[in-house]
Formats: sequence, C-alpha cells, structure tokens
Amino acid sequence: MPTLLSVNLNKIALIRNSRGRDYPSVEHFARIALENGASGVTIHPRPDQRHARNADAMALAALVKDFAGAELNIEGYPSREFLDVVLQARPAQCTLVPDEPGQITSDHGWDIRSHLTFLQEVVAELHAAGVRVSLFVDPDPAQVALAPQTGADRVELYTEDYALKHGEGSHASVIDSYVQAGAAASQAGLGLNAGHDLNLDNLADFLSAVRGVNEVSIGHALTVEALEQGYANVVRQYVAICQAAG
Ligand SMILES: CC(=O)[C@@H](O)[C@H](O)COP(=O)(O)O
Ligand SMILES: NCC(=O)COP(=O)(O)O
Repeated sequence: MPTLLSVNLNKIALIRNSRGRDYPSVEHFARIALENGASGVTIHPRPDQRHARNADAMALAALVKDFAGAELNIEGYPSREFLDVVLQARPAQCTLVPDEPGQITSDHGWDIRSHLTFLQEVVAELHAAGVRVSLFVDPDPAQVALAPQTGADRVELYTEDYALKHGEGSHASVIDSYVQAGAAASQAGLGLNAGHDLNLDNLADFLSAVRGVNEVSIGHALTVEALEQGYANVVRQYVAICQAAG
C-alpha cells in the first residue's frame, strides 16, 4: 500500500492574501499538485484566516472532483464555525487539530482523554456527513491507543520533532516513538497519516522507519523547495519518494 501525498496549500494562500487579489491562485497550484501525482490537497483555515480561507474550502471541494480519486483534507480546530465550513465543503477527510487561535502554527497533538466526550461528538457529526476523521496526535502510543474511543478513523502523527532532529542528524533518538505510535495505530485498527515539517531530505527516512503510513500532508517545506526547484518538479519528487517507500 503506497503512501499518498496531500499537498498543503496554506502558504500559497498566505502569498495570495498579501496582495488582496487572487494571485497566486490556490486553485491553480492545487491543479499543478494533482496533475503531478499528488493524491489530494490540504488546507488549514485558521480562525484569523491568515492564509487558507473558508471560501478556499468550497472552491477546492469542487476542484478535486475534476481529478478521479483525489481528496480534499481540511484541518483545523473543531469550533462551530470550522465544523460548519467542513459540513458545507464535505471533504473526504477532516483532520482535527487542537490549536489555539493565536498559535503561529500547529505544535501539539490532542490530549484525547481530557477531550474525549468533545471529540466523540465532533467525530459523530462529521461521520454523519460522510467525512472521514483523523486526529492530530503526538507520537505517543498511549494517545494513539485512546483514539478509537473517539470514533476517529485515523491518526496523524505530528512530525516536527522528527524533522528537527533529522536536520541535526539525530533522528535516531526519536524515530522509535513514531514507530511505536504507528504500530499502535495498526493494532487499534486506525489509519495512519503524518505531517508537519516533512521535507525532501527527511521524508524517505521517515517512511522507511514508520511502516504503513497512508498519507503524508506537506506544505511549508514543499513551498520553499518549490521556490528553488519549481512546484511541479518538487511535487513529482515527493510522489516518487512516497512510491519508493512502498
Ligand atoms: C496540522 C499541521 O501540522 C499543519 O498542517 C498545519 O496546518 C500547519 O499550519 P500552518 O501552515 O498555519 O503553519
Ligand atoms: N498536517 C501537516 C500539513 O498539512 C502540512 O504541514 P507542513 O508541511 O506545512 O509543516
């Protein structure tokens, strides 16, 4: 089962918002990503709409229908406003992230035990709308083991710590936590996603160690790498790494 790539378009939206016009177009780069082998696209519309906006969710939900099998993944904190956007867009997947509104970026996974009833209610509402649900979690087997109690379909391993250590040449010190968390997902019957700060240098090592990853969602590094190498070229490189991982 190959790992699928979902391209996060947040940073395209960030550049777009800096001029108040639809340039660059999020939809244009979504098409480039999907035309070059990505299996889906991701956005994370935050409360302040600093980059991805609620309207992008509707536009991308329509756009992915032009590509057989392509999926939209909408990430975010399940506020009422966010859930209403997801219910209107009806993406294939919604990834629930425990971010506070003012966070500069996502930096932790759910404490499932202390949010269990809330997550159960949110998952049930999204399932009723036919949306697959993934929970953003730290690489902690104990958290992963709790995830089925929420009704969620998948977990997404938060990979920033791995990425930072890989950049320092010391990822061996943390990779086992991801391996164990991935094994816990498999034992719990959960699908396994991963994301945050993955890049062209660290992705292959992650996928060779953590087996059975269904989907990686990548955006920040991909966008920066594309500034040097071209968007289509970088997407194709990520797809090749995912396919080589088997
Ligand atoms: C949940 C996660 O780790 C990322 O997908 C997040 O969406 C990144 O958000 P920013 O692009 O706002 O940093
Ligand atoms: N869920 C991770 C994601 O969508 C993109 O994270 P990043 O590659 O922008 O760090």
